[in-house]
Amino acid sequence: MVRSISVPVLARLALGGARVGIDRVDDAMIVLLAARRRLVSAVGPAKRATDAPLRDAGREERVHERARNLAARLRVPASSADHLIDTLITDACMQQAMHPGAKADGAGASANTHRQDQRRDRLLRLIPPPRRWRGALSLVPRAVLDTFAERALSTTLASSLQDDWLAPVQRRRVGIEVVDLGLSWVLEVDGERLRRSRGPAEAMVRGSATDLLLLTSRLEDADTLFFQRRLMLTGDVELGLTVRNLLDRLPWETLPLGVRIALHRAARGLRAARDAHATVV
Ligand SMILES: O=C(O)C(=O)C[C@]1(C(=O)O)C=C[C@@H](O)C=C1
Repeated sequence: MVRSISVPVLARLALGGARVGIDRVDDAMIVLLAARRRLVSAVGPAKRATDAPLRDAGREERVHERARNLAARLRVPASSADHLIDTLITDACMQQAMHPGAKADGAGASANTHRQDQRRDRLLRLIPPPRRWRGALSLVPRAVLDTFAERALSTTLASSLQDDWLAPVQRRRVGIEVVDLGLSWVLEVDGERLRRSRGPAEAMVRGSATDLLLLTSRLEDADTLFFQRRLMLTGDVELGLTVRNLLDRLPWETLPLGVRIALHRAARGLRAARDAHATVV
């Protein structure tokens, strides 16, 4: 008589098998971390000999960017790649800042890091959350804000406009609402130009200043932000989905490096400030 194996038993076997695989991958990561640390230990003396600073923002940016590009090809969320690289860079900095005789990852080092984190969080909490900027923004003439937004978006999207990336939304009115700042614009792609439209939006992308900046700077991907409902789409569903797909595929690498670095710094600063505010109990 053939006895069939029950579904829970099969599921338990599958779970066990997957966990063995996960353990192997985790082991491989630690081996890779050890290899990275060996290379970093060669970087420290070379930087000291040339009087180069410990932190190199341009290099860190390139490290993040390489990781994000690879992550995009493997369908790994950009935010996960960013967190991983942040951890690796923090580890490299701790490793280089340590006294040569100190034990790696010793309790002293983590207590120090904790104190540094607390100090950094206190400073970050001095940055008011974007919703508190509303008062100051209301003093700026609306025409100035409109021109600024139009120019900033035109610059960010310049190469996409030239390369016809935005053809699917030609002549469609798409709105952007920065909820916490109480600002919104309706925009229209007109040939190779992006211009403000006076008509009502056919589809609207809504989000906080921080989340919209995280999207623009590619620190977080559209899929994650929409899935977590940190960004919302309203209005024409088909147009909304087209906009969402375009946001995911925009050729970010064609932006000038300076603009990318500025966007990353601003987005990281706002995200860190938001996290620091959120940790207050
Ligand atoms: O390349 C270096 O100079 C390093 O110290 C390594 C590293 C990294 O972890 O990738 C760490 C800190 C620097 O700011 C830049 C990069």
